[in-house]
Amino acid sequence: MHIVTANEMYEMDRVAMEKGGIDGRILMENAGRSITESMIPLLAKNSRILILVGAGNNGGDGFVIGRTLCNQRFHVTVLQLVPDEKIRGDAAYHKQLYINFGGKVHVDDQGKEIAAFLKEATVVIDAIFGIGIKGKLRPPFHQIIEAVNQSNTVKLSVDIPSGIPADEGVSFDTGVWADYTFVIEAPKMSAFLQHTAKYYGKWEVVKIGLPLASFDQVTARKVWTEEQVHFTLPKRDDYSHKGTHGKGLIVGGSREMPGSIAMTALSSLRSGAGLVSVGTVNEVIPSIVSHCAEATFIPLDSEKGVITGSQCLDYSVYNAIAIGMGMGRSEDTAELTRQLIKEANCPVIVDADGLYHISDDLELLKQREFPSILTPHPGEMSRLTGIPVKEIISKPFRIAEEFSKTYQVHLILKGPFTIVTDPKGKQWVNTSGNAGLAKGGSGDVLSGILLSMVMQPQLLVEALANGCYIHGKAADNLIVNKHSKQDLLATDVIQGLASVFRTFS
Ligand SMILES: NC(=O)C1=CN([C@@H]2O[C@H](COP(=O)(O)OP(=O)(O)OC[C@H]3O[C@@H](n4cnc5c(N)ncnc54)[C@H](OP(=O)(O)O)[C@@H]3O)[C@@H](O)[C@H]2O)[C@@H](O)CC1
Ligand SMILES: Nc1ncnc2c1ncn2[C@@H]1O[C@H](COP(=O)(O)OP(=O)(O)O)[C@@H](O)[C@H]1O
Ligand SMILES: [K+]
Repeated sequence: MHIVTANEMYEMDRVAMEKGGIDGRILMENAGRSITESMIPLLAKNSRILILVGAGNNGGDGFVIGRTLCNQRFHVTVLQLVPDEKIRGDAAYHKQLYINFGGKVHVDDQGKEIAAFLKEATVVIDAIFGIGIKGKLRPPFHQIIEAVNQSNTVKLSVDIPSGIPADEGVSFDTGVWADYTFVIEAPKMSAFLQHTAKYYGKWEVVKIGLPLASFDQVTARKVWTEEQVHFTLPKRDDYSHKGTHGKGLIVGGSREMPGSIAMTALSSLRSGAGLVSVGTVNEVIPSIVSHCAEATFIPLDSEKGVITGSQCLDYSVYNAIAIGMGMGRSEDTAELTRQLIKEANCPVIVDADGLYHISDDLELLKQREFPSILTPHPGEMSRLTGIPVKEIISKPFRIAEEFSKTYQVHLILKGPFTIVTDPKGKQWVNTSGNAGLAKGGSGDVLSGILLSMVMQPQLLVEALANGCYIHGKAADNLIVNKHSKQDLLATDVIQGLASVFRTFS
């Protein structure tokens, strides 16, 4: 499933019309029809349906929905929120069809009657604005949207909740808090931004007949779906031995944070790694062993409970390395981190304090011949880039793309919608996971899963996207069966991995 900006959607529209020869009025008909079909299970025969239409093609979709519902004897009222002369082109054509079929249009371009109409309605179909919204809402739309939000109705949005921009990095006034959104052809970026996603409610994609193959030329952004996990996650070979599944090294830990690296080691083993070695300070080894007896250990030089200096480690025997979890921020530790990144001839995952240590020396990533995988949350991404957290959250796709291309890394920008970006800028968004993961330790578990995944026979981006999916899905299963978002702990997520791997084996 592709993810689009407004311009990419308009480009798809252009391709369909100019190259595919399909008429815009047919696309609008298809949109309205498909949306109606998807909406009907949410409607009752006695629902009092109010369709709010604006000036653009989103409003045009509203007229098609109105005609289709009227034709099926639903009780429909269309309230047009702009003067007649504003309804043009394909929307005007479909308005006329709606009228020809016996539909009535009430015009209220001042927002004076909205309250009365809302009072009579049980369902609102929001076809006020689609992806064409620009700038601040002009009066009376702010007041109209607020009235819709305060009404005691079920709110069904067409394509996008009105008022919400399609793209990242765009400020907005207010938007319809939809219960459901019927997204045309491809979800827009704002469905994956934490400040706008909540306006969508539940959403689903409806197809209107755009040429599917053209999406790949128009956008390099996709959702990583369960179907893709089924398709790409390697099955364990019945005749394999431990070497087949990779030997991973985990470097990190300190006296103050022995738990993180224990979780990384255990989650890596629970995700299928053949062998896991942990390089850490001597004094924390017994506590890690008590959680993870299967790991082997490399005691590293340390001082006051933190890893020190550059030391001789033979990286050549490992298939992948993860560094940084619970490592602390001493300058001595930084030296080891940089040395490892320079010398390791295998994929290296850099997380947590490892990211801190390289934030002033990102150029060294460009010199690596083997893949570098960085796993920042927005705070760590802010330190890596110097961009404020608020801006990172507001336009994560663009910032992640620029960073990955500049430093030639695979970037996993974590959050409610984790984005995996490859060095060419291609992106995949993970949609599993829940707020139970918003707790210390979740990232350490993810690093372990990723370490294991990159050592299994699958493409690197697939390994990373699958790792993020599995991590989130374990948490999703756990809050259904055994835990809640409140009590879920990172260690529970490790236990929950079994339920996910069983589904895919
Ligand atoms: N292939 C597809 O994708 C298909 C897409 N389709 C549908 O088309 C939709 C996109 O249509 P669109 O381009 O006409 O934009 P849309 O949002 O309906 O209208 C914009 C209108 O809003 C107004 N306006 C803007 N900003 C404003 C503000 N701040 N405050 C107040 N008013 C403001 C602006 O008015 P103006 O500034 O021009 O006076 C303009 O008239 C898309 O989401 C989907 O539903 C389907 O029909 C079929 C195929
Ligand atoms: N609200 C949420 N919904 C879904 N996933 C979340 C949410 N909050 C956090 N996560 C996930 O949990 C992990 C947290 O990682 P991180 O912030 O590095 O944690 P820590 O450093 O404390 O271990 C990431 O994989 C992130 O995607
Ligand atoms: K809408």
